[in-house]
Amino acid sequence: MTDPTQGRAFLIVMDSVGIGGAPDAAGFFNGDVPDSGANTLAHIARARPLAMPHLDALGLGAALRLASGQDAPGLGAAPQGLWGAATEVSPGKDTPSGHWELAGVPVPWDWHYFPDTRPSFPADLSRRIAAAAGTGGILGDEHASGTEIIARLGDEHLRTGWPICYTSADSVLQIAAHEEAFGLERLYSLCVEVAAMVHPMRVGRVIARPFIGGPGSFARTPNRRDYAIAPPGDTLLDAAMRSGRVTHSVGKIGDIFSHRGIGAEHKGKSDADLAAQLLTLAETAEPGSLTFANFVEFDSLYGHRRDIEGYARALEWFDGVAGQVMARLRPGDLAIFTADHGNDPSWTGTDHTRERVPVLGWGLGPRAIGQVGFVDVAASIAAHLGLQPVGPGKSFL
Ligand SMILES: O=P(O)(O)O[C@H]1O[C@H](CO)[C@@H](O)[C@H]1O
Ligand SMILES: [Mn+2]
Ligand SMILES: [Mn+2]
Repeated sequence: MTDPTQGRAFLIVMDSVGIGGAPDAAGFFNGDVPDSGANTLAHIARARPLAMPHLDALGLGAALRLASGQDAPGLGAAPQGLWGAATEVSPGKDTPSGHWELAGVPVPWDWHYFPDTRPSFPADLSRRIAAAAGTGGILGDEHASGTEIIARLGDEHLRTGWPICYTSADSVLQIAAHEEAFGLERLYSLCVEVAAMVHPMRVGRVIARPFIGGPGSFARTPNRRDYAIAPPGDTLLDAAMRSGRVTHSVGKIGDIFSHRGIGAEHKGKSDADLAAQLLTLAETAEPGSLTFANFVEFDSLYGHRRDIEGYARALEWFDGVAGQVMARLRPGDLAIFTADHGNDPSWTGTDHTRERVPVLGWGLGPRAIGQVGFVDVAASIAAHLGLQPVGPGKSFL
């Protein structure tokens, strides 16, 4: 780049689109089964060939082969973009760990996970949650899938008014409550109070999971809200903002970074909504700005639900979006498409899988960057934007 004040950067996270090969996968689990061999992209493509011409032209199939030695039916064109595979070092395979590390801040602590027992939460914490909610107790208090637990306990929730509290293999405490009967604002303020109780324990997030409907037809609404611990160091977003750059968050990026270093937040009810906003930003984002986007539905709608065909369709749809984004970029811009962890829909369980992720770049011509670290993404974008170095990574530009 010749003029660091003009070129823009777009960091686009395809949530959970892993490509296998994580060297420490054996230390991560779905239930009792280690994640060794999990490979989100390869296993989807093996179930049914993927047509992803735009991302594959950058080097998606090549990155998959580099990360894990796997070939994917439908992918594997000769790369014309910047391409490589990134390995995570943070001790968690969760969304904040992945995003923070991509932004230059590996997680320096072990997250607190609630045990897969019933009850799962310490009795004192459950009491304090109920007191904050003004209810006689809480429902759930266990590991669960969010759609399953509202189907099972939604009824009792309406009868008692008690919030449904559950967790998973992630460091989370999720609270599901009926949007109308319990109240959306009341649920949000409860989550704020509970976040203050559990963040000091190193529980990564409290998540509000509002739902609507009646017995037999309970359904979650798009009004999910995440209350995350703030990143434990200076991120790419902080550095951009400190240098007077405009930063745009698309989707849940603002939530993941506890709204730090975020200029404008662009939220949406669906990934289709977010795609429209990203396309607008590709045309209108300011010179020298950073746009950081997360597309969550791969993970939330298909990975956790182990829906291979749904995931495949989402990948092909997103590839079209990526093509439209690239068509709107300008000379001097850099766009990086990557992911935060895996969530292999062919795997056992319902949790994320520890995997490497693709790093695909538009704007610098063909360039093989090989195996890199998540933190190198932040270092490279900082270099591209002409910012002070960010984090312990090394720029691959
Ligand atoms: O089953 P649901 O409620 O979608 O929960 C999933 O969403 C959480 C946050 O992404 C994960 O921890 C996983 O448990
Ligand atoms: Mn994620
Ligand atoms: Mn997830």
